[in-house]
Parts: sequence; structure tokens; C-alpha cells
Amino acid sequence: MNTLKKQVILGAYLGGVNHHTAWWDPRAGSQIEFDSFEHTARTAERGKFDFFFLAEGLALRERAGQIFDQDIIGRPDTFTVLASLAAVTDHLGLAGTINATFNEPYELARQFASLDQLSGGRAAWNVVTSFDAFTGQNFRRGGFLDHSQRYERAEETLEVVRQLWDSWRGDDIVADKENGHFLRRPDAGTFDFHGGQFDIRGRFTVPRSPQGRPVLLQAGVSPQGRDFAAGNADAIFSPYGKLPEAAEFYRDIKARAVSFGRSADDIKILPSASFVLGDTEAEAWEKYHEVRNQQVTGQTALILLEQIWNRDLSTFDPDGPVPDIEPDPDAPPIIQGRAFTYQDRFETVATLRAVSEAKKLTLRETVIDQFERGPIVGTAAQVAEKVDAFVQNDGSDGFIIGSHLVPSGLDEFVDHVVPLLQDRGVLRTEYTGTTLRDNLGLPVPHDRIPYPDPV
Ligand SMILES: Cc1cc2nc3c(=O)[nH]c(=O)nc-3n(C[C@H](O)[C@H](O)[C@H](O)COP(=O)(O)O)c2cc1C
Repeated sequence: MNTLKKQVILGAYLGGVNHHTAWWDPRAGSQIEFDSFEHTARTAERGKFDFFFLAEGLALRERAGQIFDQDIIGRPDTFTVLASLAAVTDHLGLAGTINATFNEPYELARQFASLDQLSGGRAAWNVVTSFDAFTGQNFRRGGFLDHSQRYERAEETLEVVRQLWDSWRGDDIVADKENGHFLRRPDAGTFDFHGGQFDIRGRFTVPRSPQGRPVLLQAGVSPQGRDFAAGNADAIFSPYGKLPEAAEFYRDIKARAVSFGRSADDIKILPSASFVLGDTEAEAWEKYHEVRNQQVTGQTALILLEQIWNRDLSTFDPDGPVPDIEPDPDAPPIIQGRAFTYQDRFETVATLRAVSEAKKLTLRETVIDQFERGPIVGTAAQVAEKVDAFVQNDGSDGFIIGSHLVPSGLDEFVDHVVPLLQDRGVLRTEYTGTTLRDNLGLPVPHDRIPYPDPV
């Protein structure tokens, strides 16, 4: 290991069918069968990745009330998938995105604590607040909370979840068979929480995590989302895969963490990224453009822009210019169920127009160019160099990598790029610990319950 250089953190991402996948490719497999999850997870572990990562999609995406067919394969339940992967992997962290808006803290704490126990300390929770009222219709409250209330609820949810996870000491179970003594203290698991959102008390049923507590990730980029992450999370799943905006986000989050009394190193920034490899750089770019052209048809390009404009753009020509009309933020949403990560529609539209003009791109070409979060394209040596340089230049602390080809796409990265990252001394050649905290170099939180008086 090269201690002078930052180590590259790697997560493996398997999403549903959308404009980042190549489901039509003859080599593409199912997005929902266990084999696909198993293959990707085993490949990630073979490549000494830190963790496997699942996003959350609780509604099929719609345009003007109709499902759009690139998105029809939904995502199966996160806990079921991650628990089954725990059985076929030994070292890989298992990270699940679950929102704090529609779930109860007691359930969340139990589910992640259980996954952590079953996996020997490899669970991580990516805490999101979910993005639209459309998804909320699936749930009991019929709805939703506005943006700031979502973060208030998420803050309090985390406070409760931490209290539940901390309600057991690591040494509470003595299981002394000779003397028939199972618990060290009779009040293990006791909790009592009274806040604005939750008013609960009782006993938590799952003993302390093998890694102290499950690891916390976050994904959300508004000022509130950034503060929430900087104050609480061990890592962020970020949408910024291109320098210099990635470096700006990195600096901002680390500074916010310090203002919360944490060290800049306590929070890792991990953009989502895709890659395309070729024997030569030209071949890699050719492959990349071929895939992107198939992923983003004219119709898909219009739908992706409709999400920003919030207008029906179906009469525009994908091979013509970017629409010259203005967005309509106040109209009822035309696209439902898709994460919206653009903070300002007007600014985004201005950027798209500027890019299209500067590079002389059509509407569709502009979407192809701009709706990719930072593809890493080139020969294996170039990709390894780009990954390493991005991390060493503080664009991030690593990447959460997905491939357009499920489930075999990650093999190429593991076979060809991973050995080069290992040669550069920035990726482990063997796992040195057993938990996800060990992989990420995160400290184990101390027991919060004071040591009981000797019995
Ligand atoms: C990179 C990224 C990935 C996200 N993935 C998901 C997801 O899988 N499921 C989900 O419900 N929300 C997801 N979100 C959205 C979050 O729900 C987020 O909390 C929401 O956008 C509101 O937060 P913000 O306004 O701070 O960005 C994601 C957001 C980002 C930035």
C-alpha cells in the first residue's frame, strides 16, 4: 500500500433499466434475477471493491401519466437482495438506499442492524429523503412532506436510529453456558425518545453491530442535503463526476464537515461513474459513442429534457436545436418518479444552450453530451490513470461504478483496470479486515452505554 497517496474507494452500482443501461445488447442479462446481482457482487469482491450499492426506486417512472418503456423494469426490494448477497460474499460492504420519509426509525434500525449481523458487519445505509409526492402516493400518509420537512424528519430519524443501535453494548451478551448467564445487564436495548416527529420507547431487539454501527451514506445536493450529510454521513453518493464541479463539491462538503466539528477525512465523497474500455483510446471513444447513441434515442432525449423544462417538448425535433422556450417550474410535473438533481431549471437550461452552441450540437447530441455524469473512457491504462488522478486531485475519494452492461460489464474493469490501480498502490490487493468500516478505514464508534457496575 502506498501511504503517501490517497487510497481509491470503489463501490459497484447496479441500477434498474434506464438511459444508462444497454438492455438491448445481446450480452445483457436480467436486471432483476438473483444471478445478475450475485455476478456483479462476486465480481466486485474479486476486484477488492469496498462495497456493492443499490439505489431505491419505489415508483415506475411516468411521462404524462404513461410509463416510458426504457424504465419499465423496477427494482426489487433492497434488503432482500442485500441479505442474499451477504450469503455469497465475505468482505464486500452491502449498501442500500432507503428513504427516511416513508419509513419508521424502529423498522429502519432493525433492518440495517439485522443486515449488519447477518453479514458480519458489512451493512451501509444510504439515507435519502426521496424526491417527489408521486412516490409518496404509495404510502400511508398519502403523501409527502415538503423539502425542508423531509430533512427535519431525516435528521430526527437518524437521531432515533442511532439511539436504537447504541442501546446495546458490544459486550452485553455474555452467553455464559456454565453459569446459565446470558445477558450482562437486564436493561440491554432500552430506548426512550421524545421528539417533534417520533415519540417512542421500548427495547430494541437486535444486539450491537459487529462494526459498532452500520455505515451511513447520503445522496442529496441541496444546501440542506449537504449539511445533513456533512453532519452525519460517512460517505456521499454524489452526482458530480466531472472536474471542476466535483472539486468544488468536495471542498464544500469537507468544509461543512469541519464546521460541524468533524475532520475533513471523516466523510468520503463518491461520485457515480461509468466507464468504457478499448484497446486504443480511439476505439474506446467509438464504443462509447455507439452505446450512448443507442441509449439516448430522439424520444429519450426529449423526455430527459422535459424533466428540466417541465413542459411537453414532443413537437421539438431531436435533430434540431435545444428548445428556445423557457421552463415552466410551476406547472404540474410532466415527468414523475425520477430523481431530480438539478437545483435551478433556468440555470440548467442556460448551460445546455451554451454547450449546444459552443460545440455545435443538436438537441439529442446535447443530451448525449450532458446527461452523462463523467464517463471514464480510454484504454485500461488511461482509465486507471484518470481514476487515480481524479482522486489524488481531490475530485473525490473514489467512485461508485456502474456499467451499461448488466451483469458482465464490471468484469472488464476488474480484469483490466483493477490490477493497474493495484500497481499504482492505490487499491488493496487483499482485504485486511472483515467489516465495511475496516474496508473504508472508518473508526468503530464507541459503546455509548456506560459500563455497568460489576454483578
Ligand atoms: C446521486 C444521487 C442519487 C440519488 N438516488 C436516489 C435513490 O436511489 N432513491 C431516491 O429515492 N432518491 C435518490 N436521490 C434523491 C434523494 O432522495 C434526495 O434526498 C432528494 O433529491 C432531495 O434532496 P436534495 O434536494 O438535497 O438533493 C438521489 C440523489 C442524488 C443526488
